[in-house]
Amino acid sequence: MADQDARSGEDKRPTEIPALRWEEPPEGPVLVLLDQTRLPAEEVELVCTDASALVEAIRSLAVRGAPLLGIAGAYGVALAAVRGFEVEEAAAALAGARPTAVNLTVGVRRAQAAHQEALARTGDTRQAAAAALAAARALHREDAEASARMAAHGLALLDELLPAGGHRVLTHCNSGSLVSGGEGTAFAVALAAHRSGRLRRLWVDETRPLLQGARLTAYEAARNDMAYTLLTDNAAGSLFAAGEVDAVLVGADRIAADGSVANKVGSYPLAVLARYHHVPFIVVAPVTTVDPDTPDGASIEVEQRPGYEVTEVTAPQVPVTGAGGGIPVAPLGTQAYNPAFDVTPPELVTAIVTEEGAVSPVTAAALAELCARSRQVTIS
Ligand SMILES: CSC[C@@H](O)[C@@H](O)C(=O)COP(=O)(O)O
Repeated sequence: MADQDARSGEDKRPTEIPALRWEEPPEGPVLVLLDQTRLPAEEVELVCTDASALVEAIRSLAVRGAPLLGIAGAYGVALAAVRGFEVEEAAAALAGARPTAVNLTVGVRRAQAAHQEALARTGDTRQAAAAALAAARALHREDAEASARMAAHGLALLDELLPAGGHRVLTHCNSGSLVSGGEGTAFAVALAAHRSGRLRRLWVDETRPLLQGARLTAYEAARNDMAYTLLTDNAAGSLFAAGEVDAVLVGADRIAADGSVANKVGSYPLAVLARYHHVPFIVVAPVTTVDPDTPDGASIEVEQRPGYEVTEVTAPQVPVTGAGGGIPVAPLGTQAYNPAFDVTPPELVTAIVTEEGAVSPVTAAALAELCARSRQVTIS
């Protein structure tokens, strides 16, 4: 069950309202989400008291972004366990809520494994629930640490690739504190550049159809006083042609063993543009986003979203009329192609930056070597 709590958020910066937190009120533990579907209009908290509410929040994108999905999934397993629900069933529902971001499955499996191990060892459901919660908390903490390390590695790489400084960076979708236990992935690198005086401009793709760039990245950039400019996705080409982009920074939802990168739809065209214009295309993601069990880009399952996300526009506080709850912008009955992600082949990726360092050029061997250094993922 989910309750919505529209607290007055006027004075609060997003970093003060975490994207997700675990709370233990007298009525029982809950997972509190900042409802990202309502941003930037209002900061509304969504209180999940069971895993099925969380599954719905994941599907509706109230909680989203690969690393945060992993953290949410782990807490979801813990929530099922502490509230006495069927844990294996909850874990399966959570892991299946969205297919592309591998972090979701990784997070769910981690809490589930901790639960199973403690249950087998102690036979005590309360201890097993505590183990699942501890695993979720550990993942949450580790993600914040990974975020800070990615930012440092990413900024060092930018300085190396763009020695002149005054970086003008283009980003797509949202990859900041709203997707992370810390300050994010790609956005965290831009933020580090901003804090060190090296960010001249953050170009923010609006990211049709759900506007994660306009609604969320611009929101985070404004709250951090960054120099940013919003553009429609199809304006990116003219920006490259004008020589206004020094680097592209994006996150990832799944990186196959060969280095193919699934990220928000629209990333691949940016990689093509970047190659044509000799601009580095840099992917920033924690090692948990690398999936050794997915051999290549063709093996990545790309989530297909409902057509009404394309044929209607929705925005927080806009009155709704269409079948999907939005205002129609196409004739009724229009079919839409609406993949949530696309896949960029490794040869178009200049570097993959993780908390363990950067891989460049992106090859299966280099990626395997980097992942082997991490305690979280090992590619055999
Ligand atoms: C850490 S950010 C990487 C990706 O998760 C992000 O770019 C993205 O594509 C998110 O998609 P979303 O559909 O909003 O969950």
